[in-house]
Amino acid sequence: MKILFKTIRFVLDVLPKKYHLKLSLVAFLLLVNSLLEILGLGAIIPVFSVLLEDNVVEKYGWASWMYNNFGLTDERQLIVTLAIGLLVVIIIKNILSLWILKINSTFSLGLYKDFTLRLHKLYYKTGFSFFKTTNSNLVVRNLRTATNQFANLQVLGSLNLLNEIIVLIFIVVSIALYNLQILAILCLTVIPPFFFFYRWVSLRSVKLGEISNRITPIVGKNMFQSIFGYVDVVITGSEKVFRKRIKKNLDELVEVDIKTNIYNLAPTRIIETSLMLAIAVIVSFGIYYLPSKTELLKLLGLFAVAGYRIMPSINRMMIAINGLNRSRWVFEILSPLEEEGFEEKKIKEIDLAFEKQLKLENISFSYEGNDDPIFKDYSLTIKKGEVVGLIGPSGAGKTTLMNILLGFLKPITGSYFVDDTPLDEAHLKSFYKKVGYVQQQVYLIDGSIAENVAFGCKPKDIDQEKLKEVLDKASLWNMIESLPDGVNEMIGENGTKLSGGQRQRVGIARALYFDAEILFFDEATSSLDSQTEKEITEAINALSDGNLTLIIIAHRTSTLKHCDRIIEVNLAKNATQLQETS
Ligand SMILES: Nc1ncnc2c1ncn2[C@@H]1O[C@H](COP(=O)(O)OP(=O)(O)OP(=O)(O)O)[C@@H](O)[C@H]1O
Repeated sequence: MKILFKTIRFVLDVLPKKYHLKLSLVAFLLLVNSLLEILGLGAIIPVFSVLLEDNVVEKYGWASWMYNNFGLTDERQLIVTLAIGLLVVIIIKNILSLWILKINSTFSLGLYKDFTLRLHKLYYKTGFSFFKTTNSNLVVRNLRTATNQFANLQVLGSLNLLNEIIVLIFIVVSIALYNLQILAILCLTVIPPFFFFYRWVSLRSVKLGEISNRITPIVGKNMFQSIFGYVDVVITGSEKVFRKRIKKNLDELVEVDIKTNIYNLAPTRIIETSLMLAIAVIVSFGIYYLPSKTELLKLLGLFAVAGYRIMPSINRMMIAINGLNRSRWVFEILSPLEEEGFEEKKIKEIDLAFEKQLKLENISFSYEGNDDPIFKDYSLTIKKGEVVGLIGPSGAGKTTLMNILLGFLKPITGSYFVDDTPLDEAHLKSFYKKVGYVQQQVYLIDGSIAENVAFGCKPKDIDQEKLKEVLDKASLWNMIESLPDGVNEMIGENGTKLSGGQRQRVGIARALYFDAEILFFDEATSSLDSQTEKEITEAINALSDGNLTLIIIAHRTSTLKHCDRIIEVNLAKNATQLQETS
């Protein structure tokens, strides 16, 4: 019960208000469904009464009512009419059950979809640092498994459990009204194994859920590493090492899954066994202590019917409890959605002008968990149209500085101005419209050249004229003309069909396609040979028309020869001393 209340409280806390009404409707329909099931079973009784008993017309009012209203003349007609009636009841019940199942599935899968999108939005809101520090397999597990288990095991699970409790009360009251003796035997039969099951399985299910969800992303991580690192794996001869790691994780996962399967099946078997045990006990005692075999058979028959009704209900309760316990780990993953309120609190976007400069004023910055500041009281101004190079030893903080200028990292103290406006959340969208970023490893999607340049645009919305223009500026057009599908040529996962230089050029073309006014290059040419580096540098240089601001990180001075200014970032000089050369 504790876990049920805890789950209901959690579900109501994280569930947006718009879902509360739907939740009540689903709870109601679940109850209707269960009552229909009971009705379906109950509908069989009149048919059997007529088949097994004599003089039903005299005994039962409903039988004489049927004789009078349907113009029946003998018992055979009554049996056929009842059989047809039973069929109609079962058909209606099943159609209604399917409809209710559809509504419930639409609800739970809709919830899964909505929570995945909400969590995705929350992660994007948390920002750059979250994606830099969280393993992608963990993010995917949260977005897929946690939200799925929340919708199906927690929300539907707690509704199912509540529903079964109500149904059970209904059945118990009916049995109690009919025969208290049967109820007492049934309670003695069902309650002890139920509590045994609860104690035995419940704690283990929590643990199993935790283990399974700890291991799943690790399996994914090891698999992806061996896929993306294929070349290194082969060359370093570490294929077996990777497979061994995958095997170790899979062994653990398989063990957990075997136990989970057993725990899921255990309720049916336990209850079935205890019912059989009870029947054996009743027979053994009945033979000696009941007046006749008929009395014994009557008692057994009643017990079997009552058990038959109660068993599926208890079974579903146990499965629901199992699910609630196994998915307890999602509380932690989804609880940030409780506090968010970010959906209601829409940030009003404000346009940002960039006419004069980017300005860092006395900023300091250190990464979380690291007390040594990378920048301390650091100021920097970059004028519009300037071409600025950032140099410095590895680990000095060049990329960190670029990420601060890009607005991905927030200075701990000090301010960052675009013209005279402090860059804050409200301005970020407008700022990003002016920015292009070409990284050392340009991120390429498994699509066409056109889709990679016009990143995120639907193919039908791509401006073909502009596409040609930017590909030309990035010195890619000649190569593209020689391709069978031109701009629609597919480039493979991570651009495997392109050379390093071509990938960089796609990155440059992307930045230009989106009319970037400020272009950031982070070691965009460092992995290229000197000839390609020269060509890319020339392509970058050709862009600097006085309006475009370029900020370039490079190790080779040859890349920076066209810069108006070179800034040296050097941690060894205490982060504050930055040498500037013109
Ligand atoms: N997400 C992070 N969390 C913690 N520390 C980080 C993180 N990113 C970078 N660092 C640390 O910050 C310092 C500066 O890193 P940064 O990447 O800015 O250097 P860099 O000058 O660009 O180096 P390189 O030329 O090798 O690319 C390094 O010591 C690095 O280990």
